[in-house]
Amino acid sequence: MSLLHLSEVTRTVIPPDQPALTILNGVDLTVEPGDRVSIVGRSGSGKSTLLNLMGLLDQPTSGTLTFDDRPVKSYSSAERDRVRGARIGFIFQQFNLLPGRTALENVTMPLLYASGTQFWRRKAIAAEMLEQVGLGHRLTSLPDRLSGGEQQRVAIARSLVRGPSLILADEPTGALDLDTGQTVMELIDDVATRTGAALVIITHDPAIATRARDHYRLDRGVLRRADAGVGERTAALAADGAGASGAGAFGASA
Ligand SMILES: Nc1ncnc2c1ncn2[C@@H]1O[C@H](COP(=O)(O)OP(=O)(O)OP(=O)(O)O)[C@@H](O)[C@H]1O
Repeated sequence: MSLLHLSEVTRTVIPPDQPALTILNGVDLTVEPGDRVSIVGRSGSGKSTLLNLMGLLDQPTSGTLTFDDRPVKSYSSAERDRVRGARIGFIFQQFNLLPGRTALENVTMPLLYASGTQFWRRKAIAAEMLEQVGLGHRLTSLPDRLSGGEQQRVAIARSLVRGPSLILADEPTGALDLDTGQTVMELIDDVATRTGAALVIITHDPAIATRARDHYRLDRGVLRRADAGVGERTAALAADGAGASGAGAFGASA
């Protein structure tokens, strides 16, 4: 059973007064539970368009997109919203935290749409999640009192607080310096490993990408498997050297 599957997926748009533009062309991709996938592509190659499809925000023009082996086109729009809210976590370059709300309030927000225990225990769950990302001592801090790395940790906690099966990370370290970016990447991988979530990371940074297990390159809307090359071997060696059992696929940073 696959978590997410794209088969021969095409996405075409028709801009006003212009010919049709095919942004994605025959994309095939399977993401299984617990997978670590990287997708690298230049600006304009179709990364955001692909992310919007994987996040059930858009529909393919042709081809098949399934989530939990069910064609996404068979979901009602309310069902799609529910699946997206409960099963998919988005992490973006921009943290998009609500400025007047504390870290705890920001992370509690997605649980307002949950039901049962997740709803009733929302504050405790959000606090636990902030603890997991190393911010248990900053629950009442407002975003403008936090560093960029800390804000991204809050955003990660908010994305993962409902325990998604699929994490879609779009340039998650793009607004951070190199060291903070490495730490944040390890954190995302660590949380994904602990929860068994699949992680798809979209990046232009080969150093981040080569730490995944499955590598793809998107070139003018065409997705191809890519050889991870030296970077993957380096990451594997680093992980071996660290000797950390159960370490995530993105491994320890140098
Ligand atoms: N609704 C639309 N109408 C017209 N053109 C579009 C539309 N959506 C995307 N495009 C074009 O399709 C191409 C791919 O867009 P997309 O945003 O997916 O690229 P990207 O790889 O995410 O780029 P970047 O890294 O710069 O964000 C671009 O040339 C973009 O201008």
